[in-house]
Amino acid sequence: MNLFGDAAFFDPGRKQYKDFELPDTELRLWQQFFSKEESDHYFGHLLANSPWQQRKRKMYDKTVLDPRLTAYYGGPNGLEWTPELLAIKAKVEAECGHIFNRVLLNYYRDGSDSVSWHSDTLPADGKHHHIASVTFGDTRLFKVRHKFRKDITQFEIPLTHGSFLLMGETMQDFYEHHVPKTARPVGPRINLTFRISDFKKSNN
Ligand SMILES: O=C(O)CCC(=O)C(=O)O
Ligand SMILES: [Fe+2]
Repeated sequence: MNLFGDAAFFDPGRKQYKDFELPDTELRLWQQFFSKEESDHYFGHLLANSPWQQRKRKMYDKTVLDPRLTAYYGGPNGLEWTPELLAIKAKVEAECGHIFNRVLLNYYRDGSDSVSWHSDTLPADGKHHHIASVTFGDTRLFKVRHKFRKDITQFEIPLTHGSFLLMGETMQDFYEHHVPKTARPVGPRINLTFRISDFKKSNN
């Protein structure tokens, strides 16, 4: 007889995610949303097979290189979706109920790669949508601060291998985020942000 029953292995009542109770938006985190095996597989695959580029940005009169590598898929200007990216997208969509049509991959080679404080840019259809953020590789801190309310203290979320962070539609209006450089010896990390833009017009 199995004393533990099936409940030890599958408990449908168990909450699989954590909701950060934030003013003005929703933010939900699933740890180990992808299993260790899936995460190792996707990390290795994406690292080896993405056409990584270091983008240049104009800052006043200077051109500066982004402190990370990127690859962009979907939409009229993005790369063609790969089977792996479609599989990751499908798993995220099945959980959260939103359908995404773009993905930006960021590759942080080590602790000196980072992304500075920002809110994600307004999509071409003129409104913000949910954004699904998936991490494979080493853990980095995702810092969050409110844009207008100084009484809300800045906080940080360690985004671990296989985690899934869902940002609500109003997150970019009210909050900024940032992945700081770190002196800790950290390995490479890949982050994928699934986005929605111009969905009705381009439908791809
Ligand atoms: O790497 C991350 O967790 C965040 C990336 C990000 O903020 C972005 O690509 O806009
Ligand atoms: Fe961002």
